[in-house]
This record gives sequence, C-alpha cells and structure tokens, in this order.
Amino acid sequence: MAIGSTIEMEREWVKEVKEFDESKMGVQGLLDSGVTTIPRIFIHPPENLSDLQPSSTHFEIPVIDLSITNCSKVIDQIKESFSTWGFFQVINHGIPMQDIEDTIKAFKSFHEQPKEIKSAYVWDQKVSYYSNFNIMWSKAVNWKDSLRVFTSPNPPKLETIPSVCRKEVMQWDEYMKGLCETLMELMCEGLGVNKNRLKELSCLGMRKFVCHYYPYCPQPDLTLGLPTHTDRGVLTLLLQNEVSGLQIKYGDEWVEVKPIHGAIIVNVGDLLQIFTNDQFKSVEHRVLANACKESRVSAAVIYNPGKRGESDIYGPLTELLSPENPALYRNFTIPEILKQGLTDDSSSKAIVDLFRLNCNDND
Ligand SMILES: O=C(O)CCC(=O)C(=O)O
Ligand SMILES: [Fe+2]
Repeated sequence: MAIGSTIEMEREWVKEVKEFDESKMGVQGLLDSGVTTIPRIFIHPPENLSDLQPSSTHFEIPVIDLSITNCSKVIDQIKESFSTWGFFQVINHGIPMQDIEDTIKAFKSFHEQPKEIKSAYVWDQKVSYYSNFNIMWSKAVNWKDSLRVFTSPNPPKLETIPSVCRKEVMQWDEYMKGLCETLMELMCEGLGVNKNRLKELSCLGMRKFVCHYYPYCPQPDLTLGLPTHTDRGVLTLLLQNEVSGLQIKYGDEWVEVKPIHGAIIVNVGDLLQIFTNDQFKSVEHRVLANACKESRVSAAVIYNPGKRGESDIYGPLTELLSPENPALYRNFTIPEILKQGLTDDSSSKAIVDLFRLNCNDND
C-alpha cells in the first residue's frame, strides 16, 4: 500500500475516534441508536483476538472466607494466592449484601441514563468524569463506558459525583477503605513485617474509583471490553455483577473469574510487586466484550501511595531484603513515575520494568 494512503487512513481513523469521543454518546449511546454491527474504530488488531476463549476450565482463582476465625489460615491463603495467582476473591467480608446490590444498581443506573445527563459529568479529569476513557488502549476503542472519581486524597466536591450514585460512591469508598485496611494488615503479617507497614507507607492514601459498564456487544469476537494489562497501583478491589467477562493469566492460560454473588476480587498492582520484592505478583488480566444481553457492571477501587513528594522514597521493603534476597528493584519516587508519562496504552508491567535492576546491578 502506498505510504500516502496509510497516513490518510490513520488520519481518518483518528478523526472517527475523536468524533465518537466528542459525541459523548458512549458505547451505550451507540446501542441506543440501533447499531447491529460495531463501527470499525472498535475492531481490535488480530493479535488481541486470537485467544478469546478461556483456555482452561480446570482452574479457579482462590476464594478466601474472611469470616473464619483461624486468622493464620487466612494469612497463609492470602500469601499463597498473591504469590501464585496475584488475585483472589474474598467472601464473608462483612459488607451487607443489600448494600452491595444497591451499589451495583446505582452504578448501573448512572450508565443507563440519557446521554444528555451523563455528558454533564465530563468534569476536570482529576475529579470525576464519564467517558469511554481508554480509547487509545491497543490502538482501538473498547466496548465499554466508564465513570471515574478520585475519592482521595482530596475528597471530591459532592456535586461533581453524579447524583444518581453519589451516596453509593461515597459509601463504597468507606467500605473498601475498611476492607483494604484489614487485607493490608493480613498481607503484612503474611510477609512477616509490621502489620501497619503498608498503611504507614500511605498505601491507603490515594484512591481512584472507576465504575465500568460493558453493555451488550453485537460482535464480541471483534473487540474487547478491556485489553490485557496489569494494574499500576498497590492494590485493586473490584466488585462485579453476575455477568462474567474478566479473565486472568495463569501461566500460559486465560482463566475466567467466575462471578460469586457479593464477592470482592482483590489483586496485586505493579507497586505491590515491587514493595514485596516479587513475593507477590502483579498479573495480566483483561475483559472480553460482553456477549450477553444483560450489561456487565464492575467497580474498581485502585489504591496508590498518598505521599507523593520528591522526598517520599519507595522501593522493596527493607525488612524483606538480605544477602540471599537482594533488592530486585531500585528506589524511586512517585514524581519520577509521573515524569515517565506512562500512557494508558503503555505495556503491562510498565512500572515493574522501569525500576527492575539488571542482575549485574547487584554485584
Ligand atoms: O471490569 C473488570 O472486571 C476489570 C477492571 C480492571 O481490570 C481495571 O479497572 O483495571
Ligand atoms: Fe485491571
């Protein structure tokens, strides 16, 4: 193909993406307009689509029951799950089932409002916004709409959170903060460090809330809900409704995370892999485009260090290091990460790769 026409095609593609983004109709808006095939900007490259079916039905990610009184058993289960899978589901966590159901319902209601109401929530991107936000991931648009709210360190002005789910967003943030604190303590005990270590490192300090909405996709073999990635932060706590779609990498296989009513999915982010000097693994995952008529709803709360100054140094926890277990990563600051300008289509493990020491660096 002549170079001129390739450039022309790319320009046309960028224009179509921009038009879709600026229309603020989202994927749900497209469906409402009656499409039965997906516009070409949603079609992912073949390498993203070649292995969409879960390759294994033998495996299931671990399920941890927080109500059991044998604390050391729970600690061992968390440690084992994070060292092998990087993921687990937690049940009997104490959050009332009715509140979980109401929360999912409220998030769903937000996305099912008319476009005119939703698009009023395209605010300053640091506070709260509604979009098909990860448009450039893998150079294709994903079959998903999202609402993002930064719930800390500066609590958002309430009017910037959509009224239809305002109460639920704030309540969910509180619930997740409590659960995350408990889990971080148990994780620290598993690692053999002071149980407040991660909290003192300000790991509960910055929270970003993302409510994903994956409506029915008429051509689920041609696109994705969310392409393969690892989470960048410390820890992610995720609620999903009963519509499946999340898959995680286990060895060379893709394993489906089966929805369990009321369970919360917990996974290791890149930063936690670094803090634990690779004891815990930040694992690749993705979400398929939704082939069910019923929409898939999920809500992720992503935890990051709240202390973000030039003098706040992060790296592998020193208690975990010894001559036999030397640091696998160099120390760094959060501004250093921000300066890298990692974009949403940077590769999985971008942060892990950024700070990993070469074998020779330890000599
Ligand atoms: O929607 C999901 O199930 C997964 C979302 C996710 O992986 C993320 O927000 O990083
Ligand atoms: Fe993720």
